[in-house]
Amino acid sequence: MAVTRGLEGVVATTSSISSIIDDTLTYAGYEIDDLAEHASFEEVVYLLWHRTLPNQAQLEELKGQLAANAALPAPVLAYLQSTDLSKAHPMTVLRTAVSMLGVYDENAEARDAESNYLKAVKLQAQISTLTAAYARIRKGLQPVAPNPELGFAANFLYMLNDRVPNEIEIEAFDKALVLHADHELNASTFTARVCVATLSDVYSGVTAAIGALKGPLHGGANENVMKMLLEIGELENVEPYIQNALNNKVKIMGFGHRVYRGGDPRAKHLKEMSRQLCIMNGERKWYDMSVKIEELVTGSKNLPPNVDFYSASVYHCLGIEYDLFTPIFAVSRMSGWLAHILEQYDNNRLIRPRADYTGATHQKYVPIGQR
Ligand SMILES: CC(=O)SCCNC(=O)CCNC(=O)[C@H](O)C(C)(C)COP(=O)(O)OP(=O)(O)OC[C@H]1O[C@@H](n2cnc3c(N)ncnc32)[C@H](O)[C@@H]1OP(=O)(O)O
Ligand SMILES: O=C([O-])CC(=O)C(=O)O
Repeated sequence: MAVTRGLEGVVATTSSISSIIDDTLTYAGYEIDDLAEHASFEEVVYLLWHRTLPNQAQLEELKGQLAANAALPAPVLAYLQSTDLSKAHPMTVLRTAVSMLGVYDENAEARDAESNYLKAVKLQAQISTLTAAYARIRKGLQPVAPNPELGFAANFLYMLNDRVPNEIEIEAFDKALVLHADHELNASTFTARVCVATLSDVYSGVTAAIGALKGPLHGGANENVMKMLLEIGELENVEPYIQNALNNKVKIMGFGHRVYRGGDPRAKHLKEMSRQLCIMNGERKWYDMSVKIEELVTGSKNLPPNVDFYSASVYHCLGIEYDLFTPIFAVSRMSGWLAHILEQYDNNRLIRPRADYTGATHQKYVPIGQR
C-alpha cells in the first residue's frame, strides 16, 4: 500500500464551503481579501452555512438568533465558577465546557437538519460567551452577560473586558474573526468530519475539533508566537534568537504551511492590522520585531508567515492574554467546523482509511510465566 505521510495532497472529500487554489482562499467563491475588507463576521457565518451572502433581513435574523442563544446553561457557568481550573490550559477548559453544552441541550441527540442547524446557532453563540466568561472567572472577576444590542465581535470584547469596545477595536477583532472562520480541510475540520461521519452528534464533532486545534502545529501556534516575542523581548535580540533557532532546526511558530507555497493570503491583512494596532497602542516594538523575524525566516528558509504569526501581536495589542489566542481562534473557526459538520451529514459516508502495517508478524502466544 502506498502511504502519503500526513495525507499530504490527498483529496478526502468534496466540499462547497471554502477552497484554496493557487494560494487563493475563497469562502463559497468569495475571495478572502474581498471578505476581509467588506464583510462582517455574521455575514461570513451565514455565507459558510448557506453558501450565499445574506440579505438584510436574513442577516438580522441570524444576528437575532445568535443574540437569543448566547446565554450559557447554568450548570456550565457553575462548573467554570466552582472548580479550580487555574492549572488547566484554556483550550482544555474550552474543550470540556463545549462538551458539557451538549449535556444540557435536550436536542443534542436529534439528527434532523433543523435540529442540527439550531445546535449550530447555539454553539456559535455560546462559544463566545464561554470563552469570555472563563477569561474573567479565572481572574476572580464576575462574568459579563452578553449584550443583545452588540454585534458578535463587539459583544465578545464587551464580555471579556466589561467595557463597550471602540470602533477600531471592533473592526480589528471582526476582521480577525472573518480571516479565521474557515480553511478547507485543515486538521481540526477534518477531525470534526471524521467524528460526525460515524453519525455521532454535533457536540462530539466540535469537541473533537477543539482538541485538534489546540496543538501547536495548528491553532496553538498563535499562543507560541506571542511567547516567542515575549521571550525575545527587544528588537536587537531578534537576530541572534532566530539564527540560533534556525541553526538548531527549531521550528519557528507561525511560519510554513502544508498547502500554501507562495504565502498565506490572510497574513498580509493581519500584518497591516498589527502595524496599526501596535502603533496606536504605543507598542510598536511587537510589530517591528515580527517584521524582523519574517525577514530572517522567509529570507533564509523561504517560509512565509501563516495566519498565526501576525494574529499574535494583533491580539496582544487588543489587550488579550496570550493563552486566550487559540480559544479565540476556536470562537471563529466554530463557524467553519459547523458548516463542514452539516455538509458531512448531508452526504455522509463513514471515513475509514487504511494503515500499512509495519509491526511484527507470525508471533505465537507465549504463556506469561515463560516470557
Ligand atoms: C492555522 C494553522 O494551522 S497554520 C500552521 C500553524 N503552525 C505553525 O505555525 C507551526 C510551525 N509550522 C510547522 O510546523 C509546519 O510548517 C506546518 C505544520 C504548518 C506544516 O507542516 P508540513 O507541511 O508537514 O511541513 P514539514 O513540517 O514537513 O516541514 C517541511 C520542512 O520545512 C521545515 N519547516 C516547516 N515549518 C517550519 C518552521 N515554522 N520553522 C522552521 N522550519 C520549518 C521543516 O523543518 C522541514 O524541513 P526539512 O525538510 O529540512 O526536514
Ligand atoms: O489549513 C491548515 O492546514 C491550517 C490553517 O491554515 C487553518 O486551519 O486556518
